[in-house]
Amino acid sequence: MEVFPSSKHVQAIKKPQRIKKTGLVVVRNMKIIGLHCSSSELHAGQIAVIKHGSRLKDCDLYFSRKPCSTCLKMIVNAGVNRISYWPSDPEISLQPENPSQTSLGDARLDAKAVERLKSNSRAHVCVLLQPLACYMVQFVEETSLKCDFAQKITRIHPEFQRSTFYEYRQDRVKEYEALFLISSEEKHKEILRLMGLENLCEDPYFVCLRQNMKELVLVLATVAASVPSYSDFGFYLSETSDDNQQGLTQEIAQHCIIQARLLAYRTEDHKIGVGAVVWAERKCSTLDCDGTGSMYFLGCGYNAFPVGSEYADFPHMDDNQKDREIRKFRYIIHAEQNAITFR
Ligand SMILES: Nc1ccn([C@@H]2O[C@H](COP(=O)(O)OP(=O)(O)OP(=O)(O)O)[C@@H](O)[C@H]2O)c(=O)n1
Repeated sequence: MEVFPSSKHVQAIKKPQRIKKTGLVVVRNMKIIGLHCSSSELHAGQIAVIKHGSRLKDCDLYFSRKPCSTCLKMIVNAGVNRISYWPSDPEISLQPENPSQTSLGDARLDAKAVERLKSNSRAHVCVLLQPLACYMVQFVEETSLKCDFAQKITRIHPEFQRSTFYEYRQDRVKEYEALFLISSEEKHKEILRLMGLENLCEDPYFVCLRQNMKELVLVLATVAASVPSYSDFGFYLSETSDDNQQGLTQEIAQHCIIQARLLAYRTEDHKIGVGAVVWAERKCSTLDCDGTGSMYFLGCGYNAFPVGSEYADFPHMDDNQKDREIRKFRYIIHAEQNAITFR
């Protein structure tokens, strides 16, 4: 969500560099109930408090950066269960590049306050980083090359080959590494120490941490490369005659398809993974103050058997297989059906 395309209106507003754009996923009972991103006016945590209020109680929050003390105190106060964050430069940047002494000093004070809030609150505040399953990178690479969008481009433009895909991926890797990693290992260690993660600064933990972060960035870049901006390939856009409305841009459509493709990896269908994200467009003339502009999130899901079922409770046979009784279609729930019930 951190890379959700900003509207032109927001791009025009010059933001202070020390506050980094931050993405946030709100999860309740294992279901994604909110996808948010900070704006020039509000931080991601503040948007979640405004949007969900007391419904944040017992939710799990996943931040693309460690939240600042203002956001943390509010979300802790709302009674959240767990707050996970990506262990790179936090929301109030601690990067010592061209700092004005005061703002870096403030950022350090804020990091201290965050630590204090973290150790004195009921909510569990922890690092968001799952090492990837073995062969995940290769699996995502193969499935991305075979995805409908990339295949369609290849059919119509045979010059779009593996090598073109890898060029796109390399561009995305560079873009995401600049956002989600800290190039210098020393700077990264310094930031981890300031964030209270000194345990991770020693090897082999530090090397593993950076390796895991790089692999996750690679997976994200691979999925993004499967929906490239190539030739005239794009997505259907509804016309909007109202000048005050942002409308759905190609960038937003592309971003949402990447989200859907990521969700598809959670499928319970052995053969085909499908993801769906439902966003709606606000019809009022004033833009909302969150980072998703005129778009608001309704739900997301992936194809799966009814919630709570165990492996092998239901048949997995497809349409081509003979025995009608043991076909999956009576049991599996489509991605878009699940999206409206947030699964
Ligand atoms: N709009 C759709 C269509 C299909 N699916 C999912 O995609 C998978 C394949 O669907 P379908 O082609 O209808 O199933 P079969 O022909 O039975 O099987 P397969 O295509 O896997 O051979 C199923 O898990 C189904 O829930 C979905 O999530 N949303």
